[in-house]
Amino acid sequence: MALALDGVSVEVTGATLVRELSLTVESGEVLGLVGPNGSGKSTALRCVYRALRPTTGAVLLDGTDLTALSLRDSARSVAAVAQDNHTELDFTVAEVVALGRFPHHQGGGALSEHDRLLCQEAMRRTDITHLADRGVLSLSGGERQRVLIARALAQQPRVLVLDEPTNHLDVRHQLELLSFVRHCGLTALVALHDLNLAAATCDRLAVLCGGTLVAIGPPADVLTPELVQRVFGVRPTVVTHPHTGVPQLLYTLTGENNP
Ligand SMILES: Nc1ncnc2c1ncn2[C@@H]1O[C@H](COP(=O)(O)OP(=O)(O)OP(=O)(O)O)[C@@H](O)[C@H]1O
Repeated sequence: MALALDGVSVEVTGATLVRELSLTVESGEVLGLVGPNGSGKSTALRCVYRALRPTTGAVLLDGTDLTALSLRDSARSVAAVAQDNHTELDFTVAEVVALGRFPHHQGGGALSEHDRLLCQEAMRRTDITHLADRGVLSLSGGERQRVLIARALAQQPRVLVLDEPTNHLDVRHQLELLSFVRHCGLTALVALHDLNLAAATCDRLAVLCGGTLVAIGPPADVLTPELVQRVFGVRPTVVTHPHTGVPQLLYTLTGENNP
């Protein structure tokens, strides 16, 4: 097992945002975290990349509590792309990607040839090589998102934590990114809103509702009409993708407003 959340709860000013969340992500597995707005996905991920400390419980990497590691050591193992990373600093794309190498250098210093090759490979993987010398502030939302993902890959982590990584991406880049994540051998915990994309690209899905884990398992087992209706408040028809065999959902609204 690579990553485990063991009874993680997060309480803020009397409100419980995540409640006793326990799950494991096996080595090389992609676990999709899905759930309605405000269900606690980002809060759970923030505990994994140490932007937040669980009120109770722990995040374990191969059995070691992450909080026992220095921030630099955990950054060598866990790379994250948070939701809506904003920056005011107009670094070039190549400079932002190179920041991914920082946890591997004691006290900074120039990039080695090995570092440069890793950064180039990360930029190639995310289709941003042609943008290397552009300032990040001049990029489109999708291009900027791909730069942040390249930075995370350049970090050479064992675990990737991605919070809505397909935000701003066009459909080809959405599929390319998640299919790369699926096949790159890294352990990944990925929050996604698009259930069809999640079903197509994740090994298993974990469903959060009101901060509580309500289902976990292979997409076909988890995305039942009953669960989707109960958790997301829409009425789904589940169809099997004719080429890939994965379940895909067609939605209608429930309730009185539904024609
Ligand atoms: N610091 C905070 N203080 C109070 N409430 C907070 C705080 N941070 C988050 N919340 C609340 O916790 C709940 C869970 O938020 P979180 O961002 O984890 O949800 P999410 O599932 O990622 O949502 P979304 O799909 O909208 O991104 C939300 O209701 C949010 O308003």
